[in-house]
Amino acid sequence: MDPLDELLRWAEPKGVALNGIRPQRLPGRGVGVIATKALQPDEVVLEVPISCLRSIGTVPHSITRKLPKSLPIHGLLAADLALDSSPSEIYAPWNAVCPTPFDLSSMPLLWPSALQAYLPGTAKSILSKQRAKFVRDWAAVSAAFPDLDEETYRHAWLLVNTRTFYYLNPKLRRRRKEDRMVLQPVADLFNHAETGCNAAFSAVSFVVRADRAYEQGEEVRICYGRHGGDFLAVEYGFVMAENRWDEVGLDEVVMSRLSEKWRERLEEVSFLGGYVLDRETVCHRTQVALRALCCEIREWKRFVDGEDDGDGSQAKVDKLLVEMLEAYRVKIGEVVCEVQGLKEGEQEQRTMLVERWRQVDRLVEMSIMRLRSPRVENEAN
Ligand SMILES: C[S@@+](CC[C@H](N)C(=O)[O-])C[C@H]1O[C@@H](n2cnc3c(N)ncnc32)[C@H](O)[C@@H]1O
Repeated sequence: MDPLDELLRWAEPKGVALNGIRPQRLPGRGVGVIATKALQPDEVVLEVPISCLRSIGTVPHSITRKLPKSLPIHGLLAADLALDSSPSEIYAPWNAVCPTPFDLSSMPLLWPSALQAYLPGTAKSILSKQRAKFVRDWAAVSAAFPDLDEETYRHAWLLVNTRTFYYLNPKLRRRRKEDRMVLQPVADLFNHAETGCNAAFSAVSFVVRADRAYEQGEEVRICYGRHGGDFLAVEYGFVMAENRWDEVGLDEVVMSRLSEKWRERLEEVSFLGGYVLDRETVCHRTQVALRALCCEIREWKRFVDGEDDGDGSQAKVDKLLVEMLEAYRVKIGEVVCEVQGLKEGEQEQRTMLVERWRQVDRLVEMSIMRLRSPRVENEAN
């Protein structure tokens, strides 16, 4: 029997109820969920009872008693999956449809370091935090279970990373925010979209409702959050062709232009780093840093203190930013060429990296066009 059918057969007596949807393998997206009939807006398409959740409460005592209480739920659930100490019939049909190590090879944590080095700056910093968390969890788990190998644990850890849902009940309220994570069967098969179905926990179950009408055969997705492309790439291992929440980190563009003195000043006023542009705006932090580069210090200070709205300096700030972004586009072009010439890693990993840089480039290009357009109007006047 198809493992997906077995999963549904296993889940049904547990109260998992599907209405007008079914999981299906989709090219380039692993397993996803498709509509098996026309769906109406707000129609309930999936219900998963709370009793099906895999949470801190379902990790066997034989595992929890050996691990430090400080170990986050992420590390604990990963230990549970990796050690697989539950009787095989409990979770076997669920485990059978989980991504294999090959499926997870798109996760940058698994890429060779030579390829990781080519990630955009924001993605690199997300990856470095993720790696630190993994190293911390693995240190605790390997000390308690010396026979467990790192690869198996890393695979389980990444499954947890890409498949958990935020869940809060009175018991979990006492725990840290990052510990309110649960795994749930079938619901973990929904892929991500920039807007998707409404998904929420009630007192008794997790309920997914259609956010709009769906035609039979259409993929039904949920939104994992308003995540930019670097976050999706590192935390979930994929890039999306269109993403209205995408943003580009500008730290590598701006920081290299700042003198030591200006870095200190910006640090003092808590404006050093974290520079971002999205589809519509260049963030205020960037506006502050750019004024450090092209305004008199008194003018900069007035802007920082909110005494000057910045209108008077906006034209020169925009001009400088356009020049910096154009230089960045040249660098992006070089990075893409270098990645295409690399031998390290898998072809799919290199393709994903190139695709991410092309998205960054498109966003930067859009910003240049937007920044230029008011000046063209002004010149015409
Ligand atoms: C919660 S799981 C969804 C089910 C998953 N596709 C599977 O095969 O089990 C999250 C993973 O699905 C994949 N995914 C989710 N949304 C995607 C999308 N829009 N495009 C490509 N892959 C996606 C990514 O590999 C992600 O880590």
